[in-house]
Amino acid sequence: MISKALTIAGSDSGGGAGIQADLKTFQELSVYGMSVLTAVTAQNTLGVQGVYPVTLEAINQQLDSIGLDLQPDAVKTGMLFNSDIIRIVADKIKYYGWSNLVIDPVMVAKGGSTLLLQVAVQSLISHLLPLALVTTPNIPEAEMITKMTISTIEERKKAAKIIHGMGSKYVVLKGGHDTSTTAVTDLLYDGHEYTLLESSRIQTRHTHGTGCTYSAAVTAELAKGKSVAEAIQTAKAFIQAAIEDELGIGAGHGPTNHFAYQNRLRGINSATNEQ
Ligand SMILES: Nc1ncnc2c1ncn2[C@@H]1O[C@H](COP(=O)(O)OP(=O)(O)O)[C@@H](O)[C@H]1O
Ligand SMILES: Cc1ncc(COP(=O)(O)OP(=O)(O)O)c(N)n1
Repeated sequence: MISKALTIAGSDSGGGAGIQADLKTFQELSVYGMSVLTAVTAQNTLGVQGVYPVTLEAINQQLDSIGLDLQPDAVKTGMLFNSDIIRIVADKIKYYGWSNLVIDPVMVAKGGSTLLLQVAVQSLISHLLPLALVTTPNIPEAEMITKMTISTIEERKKAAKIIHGMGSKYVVLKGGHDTSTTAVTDLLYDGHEYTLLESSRIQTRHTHGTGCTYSAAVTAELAKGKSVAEAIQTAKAFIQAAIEDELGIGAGHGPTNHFAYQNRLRGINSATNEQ
């Protein structure tokens, strides 16, 4: 039987982040994708032009439609925008007993637009983090959650430990925003050990949706029954390929290439789309 994954997130009209990035990633990793839309954004590679939260009634109904029929093997959350949405999502996750929950604590888009109201950060901590199997903050998100400044690896370790203490069984503190080195280092904490996951930093402006794509890949692999360590390893390879084989579309920060990982496995050249 096919594995099924659910994303609870916002729509990116430009297709590089949010629900669109998640569903593309699920599909590429051979997982059946489902979605609950929390907000509609008017967005492209130049930035976010508009944010429209979906009504609480519509969010509730979408969650029930999934819960009453299509049990997901893994679930991820992305843009949740406000405290009311967070509370509804957390309640339904508990009600339906959904496990393998990946929380991407999306707060601000790369261009600076707000995707989670600041007053809602505490709701995320109180209601969602205790349910998480894996939480995947970037550095600014980890700073918002822990209220600390993070510059060194030691500070990252401290922040990951605090987020673990908030209830998330595994924490991946992503290193994309630390541009001080030629490597990109993500830090994994499982409550016992810290593991550094290092890759070469790709010099490109086309990194729109990296966090969504990465956390969706983790979710897809968990849905297939992979361990957290295996899921994180595959997700890192998926995002590395997606950034490396850039599509180069749009006048601003373009999307990553969701075809790239599978293209490589199939021996297809991402530039020409030929074998
Ligand atoms: N320039 C880059 N080169 C290689 N990997 C990157 C680059 N930027 C981000 N990544 C990877 O993409 C994933 C998302 O990272 P990050 O940019 O920190 O998150 P977000 O998109 O949520 O801000 C991480 O696994 C990170 O290591
Ligand atoms: C609808 C929507 N959800 C999430 C994001 C943030 O995506 P992320 O992967 O963190 O990448 P950037 O937008 O920061 O490049 C988004 N922009 N829109």
